[in-house]
Amino acid sequence: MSTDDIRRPATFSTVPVDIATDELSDAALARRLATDAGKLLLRIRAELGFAETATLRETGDARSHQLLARALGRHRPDDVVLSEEAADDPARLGADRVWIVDPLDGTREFSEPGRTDWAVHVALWERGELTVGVVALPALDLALSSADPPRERRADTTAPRLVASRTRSPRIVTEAAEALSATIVPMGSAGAKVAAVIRGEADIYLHEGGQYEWDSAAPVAVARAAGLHTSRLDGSPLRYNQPDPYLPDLIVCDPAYTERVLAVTRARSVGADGAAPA
Ligand SMILES: Nc1ncnc2c1ncn2[C@@H]1O[C@H](COP(=O)(O)O)[C@@H](OP(=O)(O)O)[C@H]1O
Ligand SMILES: [Mg+2]
Repeated sequence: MSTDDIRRPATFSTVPVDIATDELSDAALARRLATDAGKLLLRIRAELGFAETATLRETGDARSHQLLARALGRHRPDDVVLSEEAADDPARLGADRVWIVDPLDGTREFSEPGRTDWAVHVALWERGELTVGVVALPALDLALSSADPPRERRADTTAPRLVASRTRSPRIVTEAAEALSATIVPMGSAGAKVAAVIRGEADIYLHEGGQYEWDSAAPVAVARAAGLHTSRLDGSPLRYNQPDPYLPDLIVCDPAYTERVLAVTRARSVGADGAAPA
């Protein structure tokens, strides 16, 4: 059965676990699952509509998680899954392979008509490193993969475009925009924002004040493969499959901006809540 065969109006009860994916590489499997979860989310959006926001968000989060978790359980039964939508499995800390997934990143934007800034994230962490990442942007019919990253960035570095949360833009964003003479581009979803930098629609993504590993693992894997700079605001590496999956801040930028961005973000100490130093 194909994952495209799951058109079950209203109930969405069938989960596509019978796809012939056992022979696929990890990267191909990640792309397939992120794409299929995205198609499911598009159907849920179309069939439920936008009147009941909470129901739409909950259904999207839950059904996308169910699709990913069941498919990974079936096709990679020895691996552990860390998902925003499931209890943390302590087995991941002793595992060699952990899939880090955000079944619906940008849940808020998913529930607003016409918005395309929401994503499905599927990443694989192996023995200390992210080795695979796929960010699907279902409403744009796109899936960006670490196996085949786009490299469409622009060379002009005089007027950077700084993409940031449209609903929780942290203080560092206004500080950096001022220091770098950057234009702020508000957007939902960490995956959509990183995708905008990867695709050359923005130059810098900054965040602080709260995020979890699933918000950035797949986007960062693709960004690294595309040759972008990725780090914490203090310049230290972003590390995944940590005991506490809270990973509150990050920089993803074109390497042309790395020095200038780090000069701003390192200039002050940053609290986990994004507060400026006392
Ligand atoms: N201060 C914060 N604390 C926890 N999570 C945050 C956060 N700011 C952003 N995020 C998460 O990061 C993702 C992108 O957020 P934003 O669109 O505001 O940039 C969202 O993921 P989810 O949609 O998967 O929950 C959001 O919940
Ligand atoms: Mg998220």
